[in-house]
Amino acid sequence: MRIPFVAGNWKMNLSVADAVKFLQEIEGKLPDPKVTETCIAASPLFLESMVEENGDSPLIISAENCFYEDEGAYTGETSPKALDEMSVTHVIIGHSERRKYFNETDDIINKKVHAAFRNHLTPIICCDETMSRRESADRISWVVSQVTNALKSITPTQAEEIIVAYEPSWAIGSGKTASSDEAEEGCYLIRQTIADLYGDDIADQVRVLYGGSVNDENADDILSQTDIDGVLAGGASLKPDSFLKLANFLQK
Ligand SMILES: O=C(CO)COP(=O)(O)O
Repeated sequence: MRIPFVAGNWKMNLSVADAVKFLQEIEGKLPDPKVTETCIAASPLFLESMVEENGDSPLIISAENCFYEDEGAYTGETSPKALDEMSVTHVIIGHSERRKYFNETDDIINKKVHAAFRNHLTPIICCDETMSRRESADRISWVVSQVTNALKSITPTQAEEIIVAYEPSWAIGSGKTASSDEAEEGCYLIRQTIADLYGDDIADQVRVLYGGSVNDENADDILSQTDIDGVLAGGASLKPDSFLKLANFLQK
């Protein structure tokens, strides 16, 4: 049985003080992690204060990105080793905004997935789909190749642990959510790709999330799909109330 996973990605929003206040406001209001795991991914500048404030809360604190080397002369990068030292447990890798604005390639993303595992971090691997790809004939092969390339040389034992997010960039921050059928189609395709690479047993264990303009009005439909095990929300995760609504959806 896959435990649903509801994650927020704050991107480059809020402040350290906002982050701490957010955690204080959601304290004691999150679901039992045996029912739904909850996670917030935040700027590396916030993580130390967040881990400290979070205490024993079931909220998972994640980074939004990390570099593929553990340490060295890489000015401005975030060390996965330092994230582990700070008790951060998860990291988003390959978000479409990283692919678009920072030229992250499948090869870089694969190196980052390895770096995450080397440093005991669970990777939340994002798989993009642009509108032009969506409308073109190579749509399926593009989704398949992103997943396949991200997982190059990843062992079956590691693959069981990954979380993958289907995040069509045409639906991100646009208010245009994919329909629940479209979201299911993307998540199904990702699960089938994992099944082709590692077999059905592992594919059945991997959590696949949908992200792109998710909010408390469309979450119900999205979360009821067979291959969707949770959501990765941007805008709707910035306010404690709307994040709590998403987090507690499956407890109702
Ligand atoms: O990019 C996203 C999450 O990683 C989605 O952002 P929005 O929910 O703001 O569309």
